[in-house]
Amino acid sequence: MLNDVRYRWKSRTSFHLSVPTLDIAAGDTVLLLGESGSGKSTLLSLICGTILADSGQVAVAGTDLARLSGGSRDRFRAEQIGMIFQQFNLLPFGSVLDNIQLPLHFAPERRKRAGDTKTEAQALCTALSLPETVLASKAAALSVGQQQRVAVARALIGRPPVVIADEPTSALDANSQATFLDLLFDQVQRHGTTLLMVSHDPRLAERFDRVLRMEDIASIERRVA
Ligand SMILES: Nc1ncnc2c1ncn2[C@@H]1O[C@H](COP(=O)(O)OP(=O)(O)OP(=O)(O)O)[C@@H](O)[C@H]1O
Repeated sequence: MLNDVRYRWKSRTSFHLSVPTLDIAAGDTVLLLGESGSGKSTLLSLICGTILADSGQVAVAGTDLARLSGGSRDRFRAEQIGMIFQQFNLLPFGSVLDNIQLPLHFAPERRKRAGDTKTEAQALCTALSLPETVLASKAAALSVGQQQRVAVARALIGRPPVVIADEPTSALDANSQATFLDLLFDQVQRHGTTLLMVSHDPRLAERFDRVLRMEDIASIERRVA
């Protein structure tokens, strides 16, 4: 939930983002569309608490992010939010199991929910149609499509209530994209997870409960210093 939020990147070209109000209901799947440079990733960073609003309020699962100290905000993010990035951000020389377990190191509640983490990681891999023996493989040895599924398993382990995905399909071909989204949706719907996914591809819209367009929810301003 965002209220009257303003944020400015202070760089040579300063970029101002204002979001009057944005409310996402728990369990909704939401697609955020917008052109390159319209501030989609900036908005996701505000929601994840990796950057803090200059003014206004950003609340996730009822918690005002500005009220948390830096360390508790990092822990809150690890507990509450599973993240899938455009470039997957896997540790290439780590095993698939290491990669999937990574967020649990910073999130004791999430670790508890995951139970036996190896069994949970294996179950997620099976649900995501990854090969039986994948857990021991080095992440770098997998195909791009397989790496992206590992990134999904990492985001989903321990059932965080919110999953945020920043253009997760941009490195995949059309067939792999469709399979990837089927698997992701199957998982988030099974667990009632809130999904916020950024894309610039409007063809994905029909899969989602709600579609937001940056131009409708935010205003931006660029100034060259
Ligand atoms: N780390 C940063 N430091 C300074 N300015 C930044 C930073 N990240 C983004 N910006 C500024 O914010 C603007 C919006 O970028 P942002 O990445 O949020 O847009 P986007 O809609 O996600 O674009 P894309 O679809 O190309 O990823 C950029 O034009 C840039 O000027």
